[in-house]
Amino acid sequence: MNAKRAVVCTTASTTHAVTLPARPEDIVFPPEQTALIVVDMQNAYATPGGYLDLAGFDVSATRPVIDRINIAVNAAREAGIQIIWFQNGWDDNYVEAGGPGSPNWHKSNALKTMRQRPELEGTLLAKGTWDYQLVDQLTPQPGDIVLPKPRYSGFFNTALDSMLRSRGIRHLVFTGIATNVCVESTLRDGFFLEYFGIVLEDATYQAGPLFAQQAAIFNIETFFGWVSNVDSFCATLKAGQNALPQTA
Ligand SMILES: NC(=O)N/C=C\C(=O)O
Repeated sequence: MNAKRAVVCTTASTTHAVTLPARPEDIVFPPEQTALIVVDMQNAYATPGGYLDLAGFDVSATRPVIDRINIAVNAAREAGIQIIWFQNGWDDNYVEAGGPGSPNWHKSNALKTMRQRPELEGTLLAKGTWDYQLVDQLTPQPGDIVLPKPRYSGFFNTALDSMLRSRGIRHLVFTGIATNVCVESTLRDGFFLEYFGIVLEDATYQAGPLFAQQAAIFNIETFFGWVSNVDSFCATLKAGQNALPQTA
């Protein structure tokens, strides 16, 4: 039996709040004050032949993650939760990537791969390319927000914070790739900005070995947020909808 009390955001109206089974303890959130964030589900990160694959990372097990994300997105949309799709990358001249004066220029494995293989120049993570596009299986709908971002954290040099605050959103549910890079970076920045971050772990995948996933999940569960899964998320939203007063 889980004797821990659920975490409730005390400034939020909890009229229609739901309680999600999560680690290290259950967490309460009102769907109307929540966004589901799909991080960088682009060919670059989830498709063979995309950037991560070309840079030597294993993307062969990402298909189930795509399917889990679709299930979470559909359930969230039905519950009135705002869907936000991140798209990572830069202009086709890579000005937004920063030049040698930027640590990003030195650390980005996409930029490094293109420097090692000049025939790939212009093809990785550049806006307008196949690599930059969201995977075919995931399609934003009207009312969703598609947010281009130039760095790992979705809060950096984007309008994310003001878009969330203007909608009264305090709770962020994360899916996408990579758990240990852009998911964790954004969740951490959100923590410092007073957002409650939850990761649906079976709808995420790491860049690197399995221990990278395990370490990211450990960090989030222990220091920065909460960890749950897609089935619990869907069941929780469904129970919340069934509990709403029925209109004639
Ligand atoms: N979307 C991500 O987590 N990206 C990770 C690495 C990169 O973009 O180079």
